[in-house]
Amino acid sequence: MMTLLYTSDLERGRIWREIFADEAADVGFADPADAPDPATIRYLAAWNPSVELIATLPALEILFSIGAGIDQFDMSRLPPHVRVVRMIEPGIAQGMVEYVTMAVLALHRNLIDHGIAQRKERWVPIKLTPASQRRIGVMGLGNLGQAVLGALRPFGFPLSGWSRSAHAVEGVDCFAGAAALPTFLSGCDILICLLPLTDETRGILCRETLAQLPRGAGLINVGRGGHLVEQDLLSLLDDGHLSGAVLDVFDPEPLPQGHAFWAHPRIIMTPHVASMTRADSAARALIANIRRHQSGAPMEGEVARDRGY
Ligand SMILES: O=C(O)C(=O)CO
Repeated sequence: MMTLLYTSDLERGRIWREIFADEAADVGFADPADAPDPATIRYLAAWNPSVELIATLPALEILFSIGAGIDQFDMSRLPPHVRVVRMIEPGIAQGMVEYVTMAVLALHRNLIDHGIAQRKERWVPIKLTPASQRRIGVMGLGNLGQAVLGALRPFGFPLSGWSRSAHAVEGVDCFAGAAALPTFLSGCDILICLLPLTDETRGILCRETLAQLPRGAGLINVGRGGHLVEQDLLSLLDDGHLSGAVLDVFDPEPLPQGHAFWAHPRIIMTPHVASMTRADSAARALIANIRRHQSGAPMEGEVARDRGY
């Protein structure tokens, strides 16, 4: 018997257990309360497993992240032979598409300025900018970046994308690598960060990069709080270079009481809810990956551990 040990949210675990029983009965589904025999545990599905837990799993082959990100894992404490897989499932993409579309339209339709005027009881119509004149740029062209670009296309925004390695996305002006970053940034009226958090991308949203956006640009950060240098954003908002930001992720989370973001008139904040793993579709994505692994096929979302994504 091979076992998948699941160590996350109980409600999702209940749904996963049923789906595994119906659709993958050969893979034993266990949570810690089942006290499975460690020698049978080949798969671990977890958000942030402790080093102590990993040390008790001699047969562990694959660590499946419950979420899209894997930056919460301490790779240096994970045995080198253990493979790491991100969660790629349609529920996460759907949630991200909804959130980013909402945020883009909020910035595009001047919701921040209208909110400021509303709180002052001022009637201030703002002339509309056609979508064809609002350039949107996405940093990170993986599964989520591409889903977001696909959803924004029908509005008629000119779209561009930037990533570390070259990508081709239909209808999107794609840029790759550090040398192309300034050109990409100078053409983004709204910048969306959907990058993985790695040593290379930590702090990438800083004064140097954000100042290259056109004056009046807006920022949407749905990557990780660690991408953003908070003081740089605040000073660019306060000096008017940036007109607004929609932030879903912070470092640390929860954002501490009294932090300048909470009450900033040009920041719309949400508490890391842009997207969440959907239980049923994620269970099926995980089973599909286990099947790929069993047949020797490449798994969807496997991480190059040395690269960090
Ligand atoms: O899936 C992820 O990585 C998340 O951030 C969950 O909210």
